Amino acid sequence: MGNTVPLLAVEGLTKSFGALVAVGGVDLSIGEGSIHALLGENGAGKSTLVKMLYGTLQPDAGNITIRGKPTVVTSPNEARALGIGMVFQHFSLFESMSVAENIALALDHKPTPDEVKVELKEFVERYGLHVDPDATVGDLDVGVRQRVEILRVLLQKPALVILDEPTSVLTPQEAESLFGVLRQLASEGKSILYISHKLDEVRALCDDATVMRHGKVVERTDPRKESSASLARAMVGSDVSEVRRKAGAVAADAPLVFELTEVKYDPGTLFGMSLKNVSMRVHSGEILGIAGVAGNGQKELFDVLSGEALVELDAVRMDGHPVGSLSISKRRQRGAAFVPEERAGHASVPAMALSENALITRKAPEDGTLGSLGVMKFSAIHKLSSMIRDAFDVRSAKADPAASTLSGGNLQKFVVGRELSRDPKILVVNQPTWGVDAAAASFIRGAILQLAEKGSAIIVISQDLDELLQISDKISVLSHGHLSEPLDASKVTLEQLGLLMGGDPTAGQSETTVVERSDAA
Ligand SMILES: Nc1ncnc2c1ncn2[C@@H]1O[C@H](COP(=O)(O)OP(=O)(O)OP(=O)(O)O)[C@@H](O)[C@H]1O
Repeated sequence: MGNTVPLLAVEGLTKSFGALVAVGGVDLSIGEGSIHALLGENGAGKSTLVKMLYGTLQPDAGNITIRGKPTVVTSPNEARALGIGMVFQHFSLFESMSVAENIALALDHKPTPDEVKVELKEFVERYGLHVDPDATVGDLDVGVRQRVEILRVLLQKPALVILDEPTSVLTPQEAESLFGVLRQLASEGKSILYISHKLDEVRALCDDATVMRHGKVVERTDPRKESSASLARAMVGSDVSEVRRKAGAVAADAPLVFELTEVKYDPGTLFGMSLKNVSMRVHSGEILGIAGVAGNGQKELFDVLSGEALVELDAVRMDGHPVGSLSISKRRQRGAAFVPEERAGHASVPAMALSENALITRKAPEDGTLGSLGVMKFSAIHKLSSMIRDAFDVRSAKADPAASTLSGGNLQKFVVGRELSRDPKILVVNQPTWGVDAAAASFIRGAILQLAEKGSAIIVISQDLDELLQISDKISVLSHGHLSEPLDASKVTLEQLGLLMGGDPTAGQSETTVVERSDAA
């Protein structure tokens, strides 16, 4: 800003994968000290574009100049040497190593972990992004891991920081503190390229925006002068509707489908969060939202609900049957479906084709539709996969691509579609719209509501309070491994939820909000 030569300028940048032009002739320029948003629907080409800026992909055509100097970014090492740092959408940390060890590995001047701790301490104090340098990354919740990823890049002291959806796993407070850091960096003359689907955030944070659709730039605008609806329209090409659960949608006599009774679970890891006497009841047709700050037991709760962590047989009941010590497969056979928060690696096998990924959460069905006697019917499996892709508008270059080649949002749509297409009696979903664009998020939320209307019992764990307020009947808050009483989602306020998230057990306990209900067991 104020400087006529932009820090980064890109002209005619192009990249194709086979017949698909993922990025086609894109121009972009980012001024010094600017926070520039890169917007676009899932699959618009944002990640492909920034991968070319960071040297992990080579363009087929086009030029990149840094401070007016033509540059070829051949590798991430070179990008870092040029002053470009990148925080990726997917985690790239070594789980068995400590925070300090992970950061030491990423720094080109190769400090020891102890030296990193000193650098980190200064940085954390200056910018206020707190992490424990001695914590083992594998024990950290995704929100904290994301903070480590961000700190790892910021410690490289780049001139341009590229962030690919950095706040999708952060709480509002964590996101706010990140914005403080980014604003401070911008005021020091650093530039930020910020990819996000959260349009409110973009309007509050960014001073410039480039909007992409189908690999091309369709608009350059000042987001501070736009509304979220106008930005969404520019991204998607049409208006985006908002879904909302009707109050009182659950019948008073709806049968109890899923029940957790006083579950105590210690994950047995140093930095995991124990669940303390967690109880919940979910009825047919009911959506229970679980709110909470990352690291308060969400992962452990999902593991207990899904059977990835086993507890006493009687502590978890599905349709009245005890399942607490039954495996995830046995629970699936009883009609449950699960969507974990990490779509690449946990919910899907990145190297496998979508058709194979469609199969992995289905036992070769007893009805023989996908095969029998150990023989798989590939034509039927492909049909199932394309049915999921059509129903959830999953976009990709090839007919049956590897999961790893899908954009993040498209893979999320596929994973959610795969589980919903089983018409489960019980659905447990952790962060359903993480990294998903406004139109796709609205679609996924609508599909969850439709599933509830068909009578499924649904548990949605999400850090997005607006999302929970939109689709839940009841909301409980997880704080330090304790789950609050369920609150009526049509009456609870953001303030009450915020206090509960901060660990105040009395918040929200007014007679109007607590959902009282007695069920015959
Ligand atoms: N390695 C690859 N091989 C084949 N196709 C790819 C590959 N990487 C990306 N694509 C395709 O290129 C298109 C653009 O993907 P990209 O990841 O850049 O989108 P995006 O705008 O970042 O989307 P999202 O918001 O979902 O992350 C998509 O259709 C995607 O399937």
